[in-house]
Amino acid sequence: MIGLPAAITACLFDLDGVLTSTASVHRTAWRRTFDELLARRGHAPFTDEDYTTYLDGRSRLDGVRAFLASRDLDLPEGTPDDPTDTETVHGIGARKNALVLRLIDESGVTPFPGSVRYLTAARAAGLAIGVVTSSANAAHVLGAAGLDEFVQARVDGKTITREGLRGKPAPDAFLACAGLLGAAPAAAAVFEDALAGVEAGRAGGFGHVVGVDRAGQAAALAEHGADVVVRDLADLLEVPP
Ligand SMILES: O=P(O)(O)OC[C@H]1O[C@@H](O)[C@H](O)[C@@H](O)[C@@H]1O
Repeated sequence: MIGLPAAITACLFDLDGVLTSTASVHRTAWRRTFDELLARRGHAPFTDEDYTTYLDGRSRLDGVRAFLASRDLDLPEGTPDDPTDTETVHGIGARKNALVLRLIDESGVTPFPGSVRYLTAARAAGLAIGVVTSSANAAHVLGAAGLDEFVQARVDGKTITREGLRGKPAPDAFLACAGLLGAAPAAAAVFEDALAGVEAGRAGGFGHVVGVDRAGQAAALAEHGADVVVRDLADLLEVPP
């Protein structure tokens, strides 16, 4: 009925790319931010593979650091107050975030219809529902998508910073959310579209890891830790019990 093993009592959903179509907003904002910097320094442009490998699923600053290191670019850390035109890790993060907020403001946030169907079915089946995301904009995105009513616990980029948790691919955020829902890892399912996210699901010993393939990377999701890969959450509703 819900396409999960019988032992599962809680569902832990990533947000961008799993519940809402905002992964493409993040990718666009990262591309624009880095392409300006790369052009100024004579480097080749940002690629989709850069997004998948260094940015997708990771917290904003972890992503900036990982991408800069991949291009041998050594920029100062800066501070959280750095303005958007500062060439520091924090300044780049601030610039990208201003762009994300503007893009969300202009286009709104669309939940995937299949994800809304799945959330409705999971709630009707009595499963606990949590959202686990590296994004510090999760409250804004969930509200704009109209998904608040489904979410019983949320661990997001702000929680991760405040509580000093390790970001994905470490399992800390998923473990914290399972704890908030009163579920042991073995009784919780992780739903992720990012390689760093399915890795976190595997590392945390969760009962089931669902890879959501929105970008033609089904094989990589399975290699990095997904027990099953679907193109849309509604596909799970067709799985025989
Ligand atoms: O900059 P934010 O909104 O805090 O988001 C951080 C990261 O959140 C993740 O959910 C996205 O996959 C990344 O692309 C994004 O960079």
